[in-house]
Amino acid sequence: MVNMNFYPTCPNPELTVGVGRHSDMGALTVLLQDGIGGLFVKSEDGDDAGKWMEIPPVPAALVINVGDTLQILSNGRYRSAEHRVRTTNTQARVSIPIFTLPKPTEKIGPLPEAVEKDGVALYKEIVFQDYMNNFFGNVHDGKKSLDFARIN
Ligand SMILES: O=C(O)CCC(=O)C(=O)O
Ligand SMILES: [Fe+2]
Repeated sequence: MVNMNFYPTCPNPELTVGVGRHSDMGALTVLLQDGIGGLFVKSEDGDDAGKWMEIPPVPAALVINVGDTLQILSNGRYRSAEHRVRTTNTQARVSIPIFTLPKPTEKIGPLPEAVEKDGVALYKEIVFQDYMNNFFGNVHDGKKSLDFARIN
């Protein structure tokens, strides 16, 4: 699925959310952003854990995001990237993400090889349509979308 995102200039960016913090649903996202900047990713590890880092636009470069589907399939080995977008009061912004998504009818769960290695499945098998319904049925709240598939 291809999206085309347009972020108009915003008189008060501090009070506005461009795109709220979330992780993408699919396996991988291939993202083309223009030269304005404003995409931030939350670091999960090391000294920077919990900090938001800007992903500066690099001419002719694509950003590749790991999404929730890959986190589930890999039983947590690959972790989806929590990200958000900030607007500015001077320049409009455009981005074009391509989401690689399972078919809505497809069942998604941790791959057996990963579960065998880990000795435990961290996620249950879900029908992707149900995952999407939950994703779009709730306000973006970081990586909360993954709770839908998580085994407690
Ligand atoms: O505009 C961007 O750089 C990212 C947009 C985004 O996160 C999304 O469409 O899922
Ligand atoms: Fe996204």
